[in-house]
Formats: sequence, C-alpha cells, structure tokens
Amino acid sequence: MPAPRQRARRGGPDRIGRPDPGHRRPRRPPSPNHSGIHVLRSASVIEAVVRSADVGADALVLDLGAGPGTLTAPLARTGGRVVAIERDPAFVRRLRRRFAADDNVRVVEGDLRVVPFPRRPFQVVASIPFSLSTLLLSRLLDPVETPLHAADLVVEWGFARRVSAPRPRHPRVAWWGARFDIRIARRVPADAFVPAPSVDAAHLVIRRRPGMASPRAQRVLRRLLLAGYRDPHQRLRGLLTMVVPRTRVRTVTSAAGLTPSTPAGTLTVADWALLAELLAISSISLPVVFG
Ligand SMILES: C[S@@+](CC[C@H](N)C(=O)[O-])C[C@H]1O[C@@H](n2cnc3c(N)ncnc32)[C@H](O)[C@@H]1O
Repeated sequence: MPAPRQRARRGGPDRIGRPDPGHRRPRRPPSPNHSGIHVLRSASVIEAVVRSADVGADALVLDLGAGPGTLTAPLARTGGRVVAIERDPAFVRRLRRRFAADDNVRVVEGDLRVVPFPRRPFQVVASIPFSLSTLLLSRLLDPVETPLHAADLVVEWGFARRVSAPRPRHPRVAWWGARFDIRIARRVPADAFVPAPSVDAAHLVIRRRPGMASPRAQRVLRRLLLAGYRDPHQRLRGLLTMVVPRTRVRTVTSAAGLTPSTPAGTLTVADWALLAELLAISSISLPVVFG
C-alpha cells in the first residue's frame, strides 16, 4: 500500500486522505509549545482511557511517548507488565525515578520511529505525539502478523476521524479498518492537555476483528482492496472473480448482504472484512488464487 503523506508537528494534523474541516479551533491561538509535548492533565480522560484498555495482570502494555508517566502510573497499578518508551532524556530520568520501585514497569529510552516492538502479543495505551500518528499506526497495523491485539490511543481529532471512517479514502486505512475495529470513544478537548494544543484530540479504540486473524483472510483482503481501490466503479461480480469462480460470486455476495452489482467504492471496511472472511473459508473460496 502506498504511504500516506505525513505532517511533522503536534498541533498540526497528521493527514491521511481528506482533511477534516471540523478539526480546527480558530478561536484558540496556536500553542506556544514547539516541542510537541502536551501532557494529559484531565483525570477523567486518563481514567477512561485506562479503564477502556481493560489491562489484565498477564498483559504486556506499551506506553508510547510516556512523557512524565501520566498514563504509565495508572497502567502500573493494573499489575500488567508496562513498557514506557520515551525519547526525551529528562523524561526518561524522571520516569526511572518515579517507577524505580515498580517491578512491572520498564522504562526504555528510545525513538518510537525505530524502537523494536515486542514479538509476543501486546496492547498499546498511549497519548502519542500527533506528528507520529500515521507512522505509529503503520508500524502497529500494517504487518499481517502484527502482535498488537488492542490499542487505546489519544490522537488528533481529525486523524481519528479519518482512520475510523467506514469508507476510508485511502486503501491503507481500509487495510487497517478491515482487520481492526477502529472507533472514536470520545472527543478529548484541547484543554485536557497542558499546554493545550491548537486542536482537539480523540480517544481512539482499536480492537482486532476476530474473523480477520488468519493470514489467508488477510491475503484475500489485500488483493481485494488493491483492486477495489484502483477502480472504485468496478462491480463485485468482476472483483470477486479474481479469487473465486464466477459461479460462486452470488453465494458470497448474498452471504455478505451485498449483490454482484455493488460497486467496490461503496463498500465499508466491515463489508471488505466480511467478504475476505467468507472468501477465505475453504468451502466457498476454492480455488483461491493468491498473488
Ligand atoms: C503528547 S506527549 C504525551 C506525554 C504523556 N504520555 C501524556 O499522556 O501526557 C508525547 C510524548 O512523546 C515523546 N516523543 C515525541 N517524539 C518521540 C519519539 N520519536 N520517540 C519517543 N518519544 C517521543 C515526547 O517527548 C512526549 O513525552
């Protein structure tokens, strides 16, 4: 999938696809904070994000861009194993002091763009730098066999809108949204941070779609998305014959609640997921031709 364009500044949206006209708050002057560090200060937002993550005692949780430990602290209290990753040496020193007595917290000084993520299943609970949103979602959601199973992220509002859209403009976002349920839990106002950024944020909830765990379903999905996004006017009758014989097209489309004449461009991420799942089931998908 081609990489979407990125912006490199917190307070300036990280765009995928169409800009969200509602994301700006022109009445508030731009934040004087040029370091991109906006620390969550709203206890209710912090509590809601951590509660939503439902961290179990055997969980491995990554706090990406841990800052002073705003989320790390409540995460540590869940009993899960917490890895707090931070680039700023002053924050790293502070985190190490703050969590010195917590055996379940590991502080890693590293750059989120390149630091290796664990190979075993993990979840992410983090208020991430806005400028790294696309890059981090790509690192977490692109790989077919990603160990990520859930994420609760605080991200820029417009970005959250674009990645949770039912019909994303960009095929890469559809690749994420068809394999993971991505939804906005709540709007997080700019004044929930100190200093306040120039735009609101959102609590974004990401959960794996159970039917899309198999590499086979994902290979079918990738093939469908590439073709469907290349020609959004293409009908399902033509698209699906890439992976099933023409005689099976009606069975598959009606099982998905669609018709052979449905244009690819009208499909939601949930439709793509269901089609790929159905096509990957051997009884329906034989013979499947993978590219
Ligand atoms: C938005 S602040 C969030 C701080 C804290 N998690 C909170 O919830 O209040 C983002 C944090 O990411 C850190 N950061 C920015 N770019 C980074 C990078 N490339 N690698 C690691 N940390 C980074 C910043 O130093 C900052 O502490």
